[in-house]
Amino acid sequence: MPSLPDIDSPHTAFRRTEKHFKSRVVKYALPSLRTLPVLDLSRPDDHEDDEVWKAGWWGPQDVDSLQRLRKGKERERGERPDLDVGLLKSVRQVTLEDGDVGWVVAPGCILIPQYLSPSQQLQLSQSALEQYTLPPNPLSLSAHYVLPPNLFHLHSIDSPLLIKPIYSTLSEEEKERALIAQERAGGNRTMVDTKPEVVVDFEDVLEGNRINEGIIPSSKAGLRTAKELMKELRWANLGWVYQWSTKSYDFTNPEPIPFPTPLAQLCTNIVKSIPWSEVYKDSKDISWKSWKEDYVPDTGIVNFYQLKDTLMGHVDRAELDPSRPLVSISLGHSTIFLLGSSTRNDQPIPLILRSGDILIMSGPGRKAYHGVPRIMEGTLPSHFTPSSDDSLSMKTTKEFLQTARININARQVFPPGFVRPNPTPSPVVHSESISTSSTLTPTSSVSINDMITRCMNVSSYWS
Ligand SMILES: O=C(O)CCC(=O)C(=O)O
Ligand SMILES: [Fe+2]
Repeated sequence: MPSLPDIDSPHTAFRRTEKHFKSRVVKYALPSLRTLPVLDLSRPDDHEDDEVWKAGWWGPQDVDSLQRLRKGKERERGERPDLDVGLLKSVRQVTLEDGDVGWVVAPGCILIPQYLSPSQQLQLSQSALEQYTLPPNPLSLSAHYVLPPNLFHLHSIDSPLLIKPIYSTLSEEEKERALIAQERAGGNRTMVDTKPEVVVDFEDVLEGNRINEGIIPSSKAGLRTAKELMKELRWANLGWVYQWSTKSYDFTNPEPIPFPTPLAQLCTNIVKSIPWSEVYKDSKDISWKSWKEDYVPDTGIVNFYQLKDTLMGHVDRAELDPSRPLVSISLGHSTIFLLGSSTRNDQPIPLILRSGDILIMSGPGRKAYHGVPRIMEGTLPSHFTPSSDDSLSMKTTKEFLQTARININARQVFPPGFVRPNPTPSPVVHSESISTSSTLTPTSSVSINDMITRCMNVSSYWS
């Protein structure tokens, strides 16, 4: 796959900004929110209610003041400044149909601060951990461990059961082949990218599906308890199965795994309540016109971030309609989210996303590089504090979030009316567990050529 010329350069504005927020060079110091101003639209009016301020993110940044003011791990809270005027000028407020306030933070990108109530945040976090991690949904761990079907439950009861790595179950010959393949792949977590203008059609994706070798079981994985594995969990896949090695969905299965209905309902309500004509008022783009009627999320990635985890800048390009809204939900700890343009050379806007915030990326915004360089330690809202009334599952959810952030992002892979050219059965992972119920109800027929001109690119991401 061709690489973008700037992909590994540490010198692009995007990479420099990522580096700034990732930095943990000075002990107890948090990266400055002043030298690179952040857009902080979901902050509470009163700083006493603001976890970001309480955790010391607005503290002094120069090393001398830090040394003077910080004893042990105690953080100086500093003074919370007014919202950054320069950044505020670059955003526009819109009113949603349900009365909520949204902000157009970049072309096609809308941030809805605090859309979810504390109880909705808790419920969705619990679903993400308890239900979305159930089979047949693939997990980041599935390729490496012989997973029990109820990982979260085993974690909640503190089960001593030891879960085996897949590598240990291979024959000597298979182990050797896995090691060679690992070597060839250059390790497990390298970034691969395609040029933004590379267009891949449905048939190409199917061909990619046929040659996909899947993820190689890691030789470094050891025996783990469910509790230990939950800390290593990075993502769960909903709907169409994303193949990280080819950066495309597996379309050899006739249907996706059914997408959770309450989540689909939530995302559809959000898309329906956005005043799209307002959002696109300065644009000739008219792709938004049907979204209120025909947006139906069928696929999603649930990201589980531990405090030190990051997600490198990328563009999600594997969906067949490249402009449909992607609805992204933040839960648990706040994060710095970088929102750039279609090139890494432009300076991205750092946004603070808090628990309950929704970010929608659509149209030109779907081509924007974005990433998560920092989970903001100390920023978990108080409603995530375990209480004696909690069920075991809620208690475990809240405990998990003490060191974590969850992001759920929902996408629509197939636009309405897309007719698949003869799905080709082939040897594919997960095929045996996929439900046959249909979620696709084409309303009108769109030819493959039409679809190709609507274009799709193979996505960049982690392999
Ligand atoms: O965690 C987030 O807010 C963003 C996740 C993301 O960009 C993705 O999963 O593609
Ligand atoms: Fe993304």
